[in-house]
Amino acid sequence: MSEKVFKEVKKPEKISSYFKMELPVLIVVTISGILYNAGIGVGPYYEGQLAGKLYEVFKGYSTFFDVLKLAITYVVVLTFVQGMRAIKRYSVRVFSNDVGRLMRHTLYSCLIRMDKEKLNKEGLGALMTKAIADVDICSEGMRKFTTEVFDTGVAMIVYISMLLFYDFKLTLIAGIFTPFAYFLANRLKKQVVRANRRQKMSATLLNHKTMDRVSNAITYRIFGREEARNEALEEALNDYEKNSIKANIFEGSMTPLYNSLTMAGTVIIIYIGSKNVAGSGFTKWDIASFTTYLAVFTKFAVKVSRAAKLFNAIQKAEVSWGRIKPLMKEIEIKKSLLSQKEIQKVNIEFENVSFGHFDNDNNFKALAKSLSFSVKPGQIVGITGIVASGKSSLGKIFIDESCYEGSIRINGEEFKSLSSQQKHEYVSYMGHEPELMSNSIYENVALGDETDVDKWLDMVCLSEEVFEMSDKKETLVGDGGVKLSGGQQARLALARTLSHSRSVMILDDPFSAVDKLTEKIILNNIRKEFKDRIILLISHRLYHFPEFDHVLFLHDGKGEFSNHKLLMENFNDYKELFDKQVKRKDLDEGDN
Ligand SMILES: Nc1ncnc2c1ncn2[C@@H]1O[C@H](COP(=O)(O)OP(=O)(O)OP(=O)(O)O)[C@@H](O)[C@H]1O
Repeated sequence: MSEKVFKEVKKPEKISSYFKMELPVLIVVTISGILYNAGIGVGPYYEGQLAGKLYEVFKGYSTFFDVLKLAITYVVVLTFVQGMRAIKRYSVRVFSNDVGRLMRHTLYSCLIRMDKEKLNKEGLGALMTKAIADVDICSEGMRKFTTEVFDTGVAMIVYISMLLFYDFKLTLIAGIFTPFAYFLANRLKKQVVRANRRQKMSATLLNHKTMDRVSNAITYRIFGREEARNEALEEALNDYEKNSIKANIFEGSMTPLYNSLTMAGTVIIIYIGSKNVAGSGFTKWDIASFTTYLAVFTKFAVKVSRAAKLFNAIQKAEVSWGRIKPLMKEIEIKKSLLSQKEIQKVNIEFENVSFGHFDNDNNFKALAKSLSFSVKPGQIVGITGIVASGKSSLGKIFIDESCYEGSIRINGEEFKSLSSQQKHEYVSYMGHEPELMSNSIYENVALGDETDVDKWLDMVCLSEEVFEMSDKKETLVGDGGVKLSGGQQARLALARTLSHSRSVMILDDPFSAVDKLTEKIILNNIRKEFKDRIILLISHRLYHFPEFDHVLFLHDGKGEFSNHKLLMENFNDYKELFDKQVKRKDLDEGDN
């Protein structure tokens, strides 16, 4: 699997930054674009020459061999020009894909670092969906712009120059219809926008009614309201169909209108052009010139209608860019001050700690009291206990989701007094819920950072499964990871935590959806990789607790901090929990 490395965009709030980052590709676009468009006049020129040559063959001035020679030259030149076109098209596509990816990556990095409060208010899902759609429109607008600068802009210059060269006066007269076409299309545009707006509104209404019909189907059936709902749905569908047809007619009429108005110039060209050939027009033409002029004019008329499409795409892109620009600018990307290699070794000291939650009346309710112990770098603490004894709440102290009294110190500094950035520098946390984003496997692990995702997927035994997936690391996992199995979701979340590991790693039931053998392999991998870290491993499963440096057993509002051997000797509840699981394990192995 090749590693994808994202370049960081400097000044992501400027559209020019994305063009700058893609400079090498744009150079290829420019060279191939110029060569293709410079050669664009070749077609009509050779068509004219061929027509002229054929006329000469009939008159007996030229031979069939002369026509063949000309035709072969035409094919060779045309092949080269079309080759340039293919290179240009391919590199423009590469450019827009790269820009789309860069924008998405930057936006994603910004969004996931956004203020929690703001995110909750706006809703990450809605924000992402809107913003990602805008990114697509933007990169598509940039692609069209880059393509059309050459295909329409340069080509039109070439065509106009050729037309003026062949007959200056005729070009001015025949071209009079073009501004008129623009004027009329602009008037029509308002109708198109209005019709599109109406179509979108009825589409939204239809969506709401369909969703309502589907999600409340049972209620409507039970209470005999199905018929009324079906009628309402039918009405919305009819409305949507009517508006869609109108919008399509308006939108579809734009290009033919441009074309037919601009092409009206051909009537004048045929009239004055034949006079030119006869020697009584504005200038003297032969058959070749007449054919070339007519062909160039036809191509010019088609380009004119495409120019309108270009402006539409740019306008749309501008609106989308206006929406995502503040998101790109507003959020300063706070990178961790520490790299993986610089992680500090820390000690943790608990002194007379009670932890728990505040109830509705704002009274502190302790789940366990009087915890005093310390943990050194490189040690693993297995945390277990009876149901609802506070195992998860203990881990959540480190992400400020539960509270404590007493003192918890990391390298002598009181945890409460640390800033959220400092806390983040010290602690990484994996909770019960995988909390996967509706994005690729890669992004779910990297979270906008540069990291060797393969390494972490290997570590959690997920590489092979990802390799089997159709898009490998780019496979989209769906909302909350629905497209993955429970075990895959858990391992992906673990890979993410490990890839952003800190001095203290809190893993809350990371192996609950993983089989025992895989659990063993992953645990060994973690121990090998994170020799100097403190790992607080919260678990119901105690198979590996005998290997851990310490065990914290929570029960009856208390916590026993010891090791497996001593707890087995002194605490019956712990012994019972462990024995039950070991028996279960023996039974399972017997089954195998
Ligand atoms: N945010 C909260 N506010 C108030 N009470 C909470 C909160 N979170 C958890 N609790 C309560 O604290 C108690 C301990 O919950 P916690 O999830 O920490 O236990 P646990 O030992 O991890 O449970 P389990 O064995 O089910 O995994 C429960 O009674 C729970 O209802």
